[in-house]
Amino acid sequence: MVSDGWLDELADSLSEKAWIELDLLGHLPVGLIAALRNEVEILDRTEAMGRAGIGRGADLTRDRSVRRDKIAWLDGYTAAQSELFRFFDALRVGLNQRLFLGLKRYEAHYATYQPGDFYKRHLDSFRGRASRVVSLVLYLNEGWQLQDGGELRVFSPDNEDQMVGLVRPEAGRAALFLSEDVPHEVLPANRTRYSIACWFRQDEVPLPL
Ligand SMILES: O=C(O)CCC(=O)C(=O)O
Ligand SMILES: [Fe+2]
Repeated sequence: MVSDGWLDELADSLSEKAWIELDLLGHLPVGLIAALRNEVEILDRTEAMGRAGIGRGADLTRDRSVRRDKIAWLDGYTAAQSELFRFFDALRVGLNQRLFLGLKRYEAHYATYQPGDFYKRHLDSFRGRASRVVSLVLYLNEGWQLQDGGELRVFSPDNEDQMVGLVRPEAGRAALFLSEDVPHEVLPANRTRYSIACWFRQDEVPLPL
């Protein structure tokens, strides 16, 4: 599942270009993506998802001109989430061994973007905070077509106007990148778009972003 050779590849890409697009289907238990999509569809239907904010605590703003998705945090209690958390931990330990990042923990949420929703260009962490260090976004959408839009647009760490990648949010695909370095944005989708965003953190105690 999470082999040493694969972890070597991820670590190399992160240190060379700060991001990588991945296919996780062969690295996750069979059926896990479908189980997670089932969960988020239920959460979405039962209105359990809340408006996403930007920042934390007193700094939290819900600016609809910046991001429009809805989120629900994962707690790892369901069978599917606990399998996913095992995978996240293998990744955390594997990246620590190779890149000495000292990643202590992770946090993850489901996100749903309704047609027209977007998330403007941003970084996931402010430089030097050592809070969110590595970001992983995992997509849950079967049969995502070109005309469905909703791509993750990735920009160069050295020039935020230079696009370096466009990731289609198809089930099992993922983007892994350095949270403080890689600007990215979510383009408006034409159908409901489900994902899980996970952040590996260096701090043990939650601090503001
Ligand atoms: O869903 C995506 O493709 C990226 C989401 C994102 O950038 C975020 O939640 O910070
Ligand atoms: Fe982001």
